[in-house]
Amino acid sequence: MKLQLALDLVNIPEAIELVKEVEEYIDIVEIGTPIINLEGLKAVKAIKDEFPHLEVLADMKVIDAAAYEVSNAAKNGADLVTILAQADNPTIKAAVEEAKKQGKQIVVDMISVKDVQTRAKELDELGADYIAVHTGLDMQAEGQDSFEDLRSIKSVVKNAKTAIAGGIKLENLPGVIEAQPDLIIVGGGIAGQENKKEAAAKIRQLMNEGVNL
Ligand SMILES: O=C(CO)[C@H](O)[C@H](O)COP(=O)(O)O
Repeated sequence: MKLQLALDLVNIPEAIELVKEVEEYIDIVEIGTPIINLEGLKAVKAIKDEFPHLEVLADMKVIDAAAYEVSNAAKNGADLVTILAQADNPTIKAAVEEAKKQGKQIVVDMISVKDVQTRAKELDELGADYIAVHTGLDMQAEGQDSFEDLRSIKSVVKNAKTAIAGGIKLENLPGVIEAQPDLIIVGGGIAGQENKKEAAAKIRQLMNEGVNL
């Protein structure tokens, strides 16, 4: 089970400082969509150059022109790239093919998908590396989460790894670990905490203990 730190509301220097604080506890650094919108793919390159031992995910949330977008992210150091589950199947296929060509991985983001089981099955057949259930920041504010969706997709996905994102923090982590996703994505649960290092350490510890049960 891997831990991904999602960086959303920071610029490049702040992102580097944050990762330095917690790098020993995380596997993947996500350069969130807001940072890519603000700084461009140079944010991905800056983090990969500074932390070559960590995997870097570009949260591009691709919806079209997938081969081009994935190739650009890869050229800038991304190990993983996100595409939206609502993208057309040929777009998903193009992303998967381009990622394979570049030795990278595709994470399909299920944000806003209503019938998660049906779409997860299709995405699995299309060759997604990861399928991630996700409650975005705006729907978290409406009191939603993706915990049920994770259980739901896990029962149909055969090849892809599963991931979960959206409002995960120490307090709700045990329920997430119990559902055994391959990847847990935490943004505010680390980046928004007063003591980020302590939050990351505790999350890692719980994940390790859970895995060893
Ligand atoms: O992709 C995102 C928003 O679209 C976030 O990176 C993701 O939701 C994780 O952040 P948090 O743990 O703060 O919810």
